[in-house]
Amino acid sequence: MARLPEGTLMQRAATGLAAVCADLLGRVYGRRVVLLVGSGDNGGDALYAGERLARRGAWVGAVTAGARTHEAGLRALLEAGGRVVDRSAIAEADLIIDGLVGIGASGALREPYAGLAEEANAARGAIVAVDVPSGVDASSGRVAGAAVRARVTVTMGAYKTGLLVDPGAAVAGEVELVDIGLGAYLPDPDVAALTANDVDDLLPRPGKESDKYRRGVLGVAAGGDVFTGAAVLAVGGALRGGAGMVRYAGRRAPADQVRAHWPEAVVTLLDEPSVEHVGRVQAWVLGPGLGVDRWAHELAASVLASNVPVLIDADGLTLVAEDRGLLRREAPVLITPHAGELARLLRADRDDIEAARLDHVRRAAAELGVTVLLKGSTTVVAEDARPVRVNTTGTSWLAAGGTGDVLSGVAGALLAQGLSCYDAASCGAFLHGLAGRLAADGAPLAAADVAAAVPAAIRAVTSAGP
Ligand SMILES: NC(=O)C1=CN([C@@H]2O[C@H](COP(=O)(O)OP(=O)(O)OC[C@H]3O[C@@H](n4cnc5c(N)ncnc54)[C@H](O)[C@@H]3O)[C@@H](O)[C@H]2O)[C@@H](O)CC1
Ligand SMILES: Nc1ncnc2c1ncn2[C@@H]1O[C@H](COP(=O)(O)OP(=O)(O)O)[C@@H](O)[C@H]1O
Ligand SMILES: [K+]
Repeated sequence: MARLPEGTLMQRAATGLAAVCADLLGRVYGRRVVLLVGSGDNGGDALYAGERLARRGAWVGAVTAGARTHEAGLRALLEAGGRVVDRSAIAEADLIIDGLVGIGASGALREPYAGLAEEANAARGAIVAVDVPSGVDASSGRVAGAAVRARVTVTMGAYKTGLLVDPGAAVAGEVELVDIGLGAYLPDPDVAALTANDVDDLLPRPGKESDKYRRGVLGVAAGGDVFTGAAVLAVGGALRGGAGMVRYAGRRAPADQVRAHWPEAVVTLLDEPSVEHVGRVQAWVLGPGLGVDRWAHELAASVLASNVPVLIDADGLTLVAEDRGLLRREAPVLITPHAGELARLLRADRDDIEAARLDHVRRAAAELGVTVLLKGSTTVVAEDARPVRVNTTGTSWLAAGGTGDVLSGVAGALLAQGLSCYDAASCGAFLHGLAGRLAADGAPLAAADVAAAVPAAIRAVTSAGP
């Protein structure tokens, strides 16, 4: 790094930033660009990008927000024909470059930064954020107070976690990475995201020697007299997620429904809350729609007494929240809570979890000693000593009853096929999110549509190419 002349990184950042802005403007000459310039190097990036746009004939005005301003950057802008303007220019801009704060920010935006962010949000011009939208904590995605809502975020050197995790991700818009040559100097990340190619590489596929047993048999202990549909959806997700066979075990009402919907599933009607006589499985899904009565508790204990991996969801999570001793077992456990369920497990507040998903998913994995998939607008997967995996697929249309049951079936099927909890959870979330997008295609979906779209999602990752 010492070999680079001072300012090289900033020049590369500014070049990348100006290119994205020019693309967005279409024609640069004669367009009005307003820079929001804070007191640090984030403002410096904005000023040098402004210089480049001014040289191409744009009208560029800088609104300086801090007690000081990046001196060399400001000089360069002025020499290129730019000027310092007051904040009234924001409303008239075709494009606004947000260089208020970047990775050096701490806490909620102070004034006048917060007010400038609000004015930019209310203006008609598109906003391009430098490195991270000001107001978003780059390391976590937390937003405390005002934040810029960007059309595009141009981020320097590496994706910042806060651009992938809500609420930060929701205001980052499209994220463009500018390679400023940091590659070799970046530390090991504590957050990662799977690509379609990663999922393609991890997905088990049947070979010549495969048979239904060797591909992986998944047991599903789900559904009760009240929620029969949860069992149907979990089994549907499992069948589409590639299990060689699905064994369903449960009470009369859900068993009848599962049999009627999925002749492919092998159904065992349970007279007693025990899975001892269900036959061999390589993994279990426990909990969707199961109920929380004594019978359900005993069934959960029986499933968890097995020596195969268990995915616990929904009512299964309520049962283990009341009796955490159930989680003490040798074989792996994957839990798939939404924020409310995790709040019960951690005795924490649901809103706190929504606001700081990374902190809480890490805490849950460490405290409970299991793999945790936290569902919601950004799904995250944590396991002790591994980077948190942030899921990048999905759509808000997935916020619909029963889609979580499908996810447990899909991830359970991957567990049964031999993936670790960490990989089954993150590949399951990726495929489920992609299936959600394909099923919705801009309109409402039903949970069963998501299960039906899982094979198309698998085909899509297979054909994504390296
Ligand atoms: N570190 C690097 O290698 C590179 C950094 N670059 C840019 O430099 C940025 C980081 O620059 P800095 O470290 O100077 O920090 P920033 O420019 O992100 O912010 C620090 C400044 O903002 C003020 N500030 C902090 N929190 C605030 C708040 N809540 N409300 C109002 N003001 C607040 C501080 O007083 C300080 O002056 C990156 O985000 C990126 O844009 C790029 O130029 C490329 C290379
Ligand atoms: N706002 C959202 N944006 C994207 N995905 C969402 C959103 N809200 C929920 N989801 C996803 O939808 C599914 C809902 O699961 P869950 O909460 O268990 O519902 P249910 O119990 O009705 O199946 C999860 O996969 C979750 O990640
Ligand atoms: K910024």
